[in-house]
Amino acid sequence: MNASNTRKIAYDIIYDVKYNKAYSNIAINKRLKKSDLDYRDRGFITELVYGTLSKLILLDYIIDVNSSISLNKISKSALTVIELSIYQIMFMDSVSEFAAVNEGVKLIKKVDKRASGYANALLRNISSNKGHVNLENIRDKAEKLSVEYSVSKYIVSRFLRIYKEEFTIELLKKLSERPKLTIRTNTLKISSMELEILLTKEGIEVEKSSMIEDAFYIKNLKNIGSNELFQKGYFVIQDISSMLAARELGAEEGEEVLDMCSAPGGKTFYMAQMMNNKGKIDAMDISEHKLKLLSGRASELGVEIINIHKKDATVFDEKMLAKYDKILIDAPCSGFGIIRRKPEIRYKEYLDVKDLPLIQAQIIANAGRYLKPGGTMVYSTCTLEKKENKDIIMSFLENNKGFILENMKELYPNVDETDGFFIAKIKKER
Ligand SMILES: C[S@@+](CC[C@H](N)C(=O)[O-])C[C@H]1O[C@@H](n2cnc3c(N)ncnc32)[C@H](O)[C@@H]1O
Repeated sequence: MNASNTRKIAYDIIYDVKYNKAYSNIAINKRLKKSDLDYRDRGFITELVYGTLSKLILLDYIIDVNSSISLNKISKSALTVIELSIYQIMFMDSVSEFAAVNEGVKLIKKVDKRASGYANALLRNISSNKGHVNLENIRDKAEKLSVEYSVSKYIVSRFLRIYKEEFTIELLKKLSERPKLTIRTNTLKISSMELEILLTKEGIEVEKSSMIEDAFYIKNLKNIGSNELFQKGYFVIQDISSMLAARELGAEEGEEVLDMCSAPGGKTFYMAQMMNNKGKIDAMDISEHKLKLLSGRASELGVEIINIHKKDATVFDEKMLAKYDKILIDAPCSGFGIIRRKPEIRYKEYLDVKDLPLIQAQIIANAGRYLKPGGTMVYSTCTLEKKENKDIIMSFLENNKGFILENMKELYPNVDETDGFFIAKIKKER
């Protein structure tokens, strides 16, 4: 496909995420599925979309200091093209500055002709100093880090309240890097040794994880969805932190397990695997669409012990009282620990996350009642927000007697080489 068309596809996706509240991963998959692009074009579009969306605050700061007109006077479409063009100038070695500017100007002519003269001058100006900016002029600590790492000032301020400045910077740095691709063998279908041999035969680099048996870090796997071993259900893609959360529950053969926020099913599948496909897992979620994904993948993986329930976990159900041996609450959360996977999370503000603790508290309170005496539950999130983690657990224990906190830990990308994650294990007394 020619260069202008790939950039137009990237533009459409970025525009949709920025202004129509599309999710980046879903928008990319949908768009790339429809077209007959080769793997190089797919790679280019994916990098351009994720890269630009991950640097919006920095890119807008650069535009602001170089522009003759204020940012809010630039049309949404022109701004999006300028952002993706500066991203190429500054961060994509594979693209010449000449091509970044010229293709940018061509694209602006398509989406907002009137802005093309202005954009041309601005992009040439920025290209001549390679987008260099002096952030030292920003006096406020949180503001400076927010621009440097393109994370909302709200999130940076939350981190600075909890962690020291040095730790916050290490964390923000790591949250801006591309995560390693981690997979887990589906031992219901194949052994890890056999899978390693098959992957290696395909030229995929495989490195065993020291933290989880059956987990591998892999490199050189292009277009995962069309990989035959993946389609046959021999492995799943999952970060080590998620595996640790599912493993912490320790689900065993024959048990009755509840997964309260289960979709799209990564942890449900791991639990079914640990249970050797024997016992029962009630997989609940509020999202019908995500439960469909769970159901489809469960059959590919050969998982047979899941019953799916579209249900709101905040609403108490009498029929489930004291029914379960083990319960996983992988709660909906702000996602500050997985910023590097979903760039739109970088820009979350207080209003986007303020209601979450109440929802989380309602779900864990119900879980406590659904657990059998002597049963165990695990509460996990992919955020590093204390209000959604430790505070939820402490308040649950205060309001519910007869529960013991057995373990509580936070995982950090800059320390543990995983996503940012929180895991707490609670036992109900007999
Ligand atoms: C962190 S994700 C779960 C990921 C899943 N456990 C996995 O490993 O693949 C949180 C899930 O909570 C679901 N959710 C949000 N609010 C809910 C509610 N009130 N009741 C049940 N599920 C809810 C979302 O649809 C989302 O799928």
